Amino acid sequence: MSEYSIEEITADHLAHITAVAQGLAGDVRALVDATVRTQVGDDDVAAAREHIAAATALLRREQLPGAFGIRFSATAGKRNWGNAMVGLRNPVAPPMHMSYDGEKITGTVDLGAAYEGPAGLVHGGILAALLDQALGSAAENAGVPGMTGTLNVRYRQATVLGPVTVSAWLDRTEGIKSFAKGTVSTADGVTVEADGVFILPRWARGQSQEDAVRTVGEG
Ligand SMILES: CCCCCCCC(=O)SCCNC(=O)CCNC(=O)[C@H](O)C(C)(C)COP(=O)(O)OP(=O)(O)OC[C@H]1O[C@@H](n2cnc3c(N)ncnc32)[C@H](O)[C@@H]1OP(=O)(O)O
Repeated sequence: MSEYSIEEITADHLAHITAVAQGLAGDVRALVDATVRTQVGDDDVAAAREHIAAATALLRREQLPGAFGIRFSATAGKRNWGNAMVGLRNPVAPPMHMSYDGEKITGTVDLGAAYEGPAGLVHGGILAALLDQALGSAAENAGVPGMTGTLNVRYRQATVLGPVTVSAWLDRTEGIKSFAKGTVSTADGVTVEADGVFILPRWARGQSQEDAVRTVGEG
């Protein structure tokens, strides 16, 4: 079962911690990009490593015992800040920015050098992960959340590193199963298509819809 918690925070405090988390994650993302692309010599690399080790030690002074989890509050809504695709305090997340128009979800993301697979192209696993997130969120947004049971991904053409758009929508439901579809597009058109089935797990089937969205839903 997923970890989630209810934590009441004020709007001012939310604005503050959002800015701090986004700032730190953005800095670390920049560090990752700089690491992939640096051409400096060994001495500069050694000096940079000392700074990085010092920053890591500073952040380690006070840590959560595990993952961030998913937190809810009446004022702040849902905070999935540790999420690997969209989490705003997770530098591993590209991050994908999601917007909702009825049941259609649009994710925008700029994939730089850290997301490379084939030379100059986006890694297929990253594209699958973005689609997993977007399709799962489409099911959740439609009120029928589920865990990914099966995700089919068809890579139609190469996806060049840079800005990409992910679209996702709920196709249909069959009992506890939600079927969602989606695409990845670039300036070249649609590069990837996906469909998936998201299943309300056995342990969540007695829950209210609100609780199911909290415990199963993620995005
Ligand atoms: C939601 C917001 C965004 C989320 C983005 C991120 C999404 C994720 O990454 S989720 C993490 C990855 N997925 C997982 O870890 C899921 C792991 N698997 C599981 O938890 C379970 O196997 C689960 C929930 C999929 C199904 O198990 P369970 O609840 O026991 O289902 P069960 O009662 O056996 O089967 C129910 C139905 O689903 C079908 N089914 C079961 N597993 C699958 C599957 N993997 N694929 C397709 N169909 C399946 C069964 O055939 C059955 O169908 P029918 O009712 O027609 O006979």
